[in-house]
Amino acid sequence: MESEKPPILLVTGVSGSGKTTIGSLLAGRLGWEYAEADSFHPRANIEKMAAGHPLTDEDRWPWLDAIGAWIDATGAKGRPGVVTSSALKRVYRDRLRTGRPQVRLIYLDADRDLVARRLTARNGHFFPPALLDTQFADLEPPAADEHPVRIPVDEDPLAIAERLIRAEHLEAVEAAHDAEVGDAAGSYFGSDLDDDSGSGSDDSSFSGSGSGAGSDSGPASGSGSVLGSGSASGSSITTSTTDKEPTA
Ligand SMILES: Nc1ncnc2c1ncn2[C@@H]1O[C@H](COP(=O)(O)OP(=O)(O)OP(=O)(O)O)[C@@H](O)[C@H]1O
Ligand SMILES: O=C(O)[C@H](O)[C@@H](O)[C@H](O)[C@H](O)CO
Repeated sequence: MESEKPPILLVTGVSGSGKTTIGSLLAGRLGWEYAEADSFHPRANIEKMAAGHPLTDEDRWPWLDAIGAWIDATGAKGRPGVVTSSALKRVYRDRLRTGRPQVRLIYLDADRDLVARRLTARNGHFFPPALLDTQFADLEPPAADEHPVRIPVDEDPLAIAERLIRAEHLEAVEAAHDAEVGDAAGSYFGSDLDDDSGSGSDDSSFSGSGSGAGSDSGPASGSGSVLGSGSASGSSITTSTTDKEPTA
């Protein structure tokens, strides 16, 4: 049997949802490999966005394939990793995930007005806040069968990262347990991570097995895992990449 590749967390969401902030916190804290979506864009894409034009599907395919190549290279090294990508549409996520069952989808669920404020306050980034509405126009929030971990972004980044890390640890503990007791059905990830309900329903997982292209889709809300507000764990994260939250 082919050995299972270490996990890759794919952190998605519209521009300004906090992918870089959360993704880098996660990777730093976990000690995993990290790559930032924008570093894979061809120069022409960056220039196009900086000039105020949204990308098209055609612009995005090579970028997505470069991210896919990073995922493959990281897996080939036997390393776990975190990579960001807006991955706004289902077909983009399928492109990244098909044949890569180790990829777990994190969806930063961002309110438009909150993100607009954050983008306006953000300095030194090529992406113009005026393009935000084009991001929401393209956005297809992950469907239930993509097994997203959906997390709202209205909390402090440290709390969000902590919540995700705690979920990751739960998964690792469960995987180790399953390996010990020989539970083949357990897959690498399968625990209920829904802090809100605490119900233990089994539709929630960090990624779940069988994710990928070709299945039915449906609305994301209420599906997959939702890491809502509640008790953040007590362990400390000392890194901070946070800007002050802009006020309305
Ligand atoms: N949870 C949060 N609370 C407050 N501010 C945040 C939070 N997450 C991100 N920010 C701030 O919002 C801005 C956008 O965040 P970030 O650059 O991480 O988003 P992004 O999704 O990576 O954007 P892009 O796709 O354009 O690169 C930054 O100034 C960041 O410091
Ligand atoms: O698919 C896209 O439209 C792009 O990837 C954008 O999301 C930007 O790269 C990013 O948000 C700016 O950093």
